[in-house]
Amino acid sequence: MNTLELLPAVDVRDGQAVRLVHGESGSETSYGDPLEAALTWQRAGAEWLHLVDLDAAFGTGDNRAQIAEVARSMDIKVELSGGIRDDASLAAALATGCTRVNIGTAALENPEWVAKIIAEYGDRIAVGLDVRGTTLRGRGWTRDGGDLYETLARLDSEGCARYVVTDINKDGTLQGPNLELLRNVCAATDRPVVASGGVSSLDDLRAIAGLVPEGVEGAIVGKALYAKAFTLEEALEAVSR
Ligand SMILES: O=C(O)c1ccccc1NCC(=O)[C@H](O)[C@H](O)COP(=O)(O)O
Repeated sequence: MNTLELLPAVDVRDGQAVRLVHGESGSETSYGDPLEAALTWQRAGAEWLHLVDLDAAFGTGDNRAQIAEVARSMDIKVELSGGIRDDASLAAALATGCTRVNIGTAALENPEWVAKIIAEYGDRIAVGLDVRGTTLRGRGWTRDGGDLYETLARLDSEGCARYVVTDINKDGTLQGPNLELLRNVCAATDRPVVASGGVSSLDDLRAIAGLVPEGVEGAIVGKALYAKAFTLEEALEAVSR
């Protein structure tokens, strides 16, 4: 059986590593220098970093230079997210040398462009499916963006390589992942799924790891690591069995 990949998160707002609750602007707790946070996860044995420009996602500016510096400083794989919505922001993201980018709002608002970049960049493009119930949300999770399963079917037909699935109601809450949502998405697609939002304990990670045979490939972990609910070393050990 394949091991669940872990992606510690560094979400950047106004130059700081932060965590939000339900992805809501203004709910942030600050955790200092993003590069230091990223290096900490790398030193702890992470193979992936999930790096988010929250200002770009919310349309409150961007942290592009800092994000690029973090991505370029990593020896591990980087998934870059937040505000990648057009050729210029995609080019800047890919130029950081990141392994892949996560497209959110554009997949809902600009489907033709997303179909084009999926065809052009294949595995370097993941699509973030950020949901409340089965309704997708775009623009930093502030606008409704259609039905989850209709969008998934469209993206599958366009060849999307992978999905990052977030239950917004769980994100940043330490309330545990939405396993039912993950199971349902895995049942609806044969593409790998990266779980995001709500992880609070090693048992949560073990539960997500139990979904690897159904199609879950990885789990993003944010708040639990910053709140020291467990260490990254413990998390890696927990999912390696
Ligand atoms: O990823 C985005 O583009 C994004 C946009 C707007 C708000 C939040 C966004 N991402 C948040 C994350 O990726 C979190 O770091 C991740 O879901 C971890 O959640 P948690 O473990 O619950 O802290």
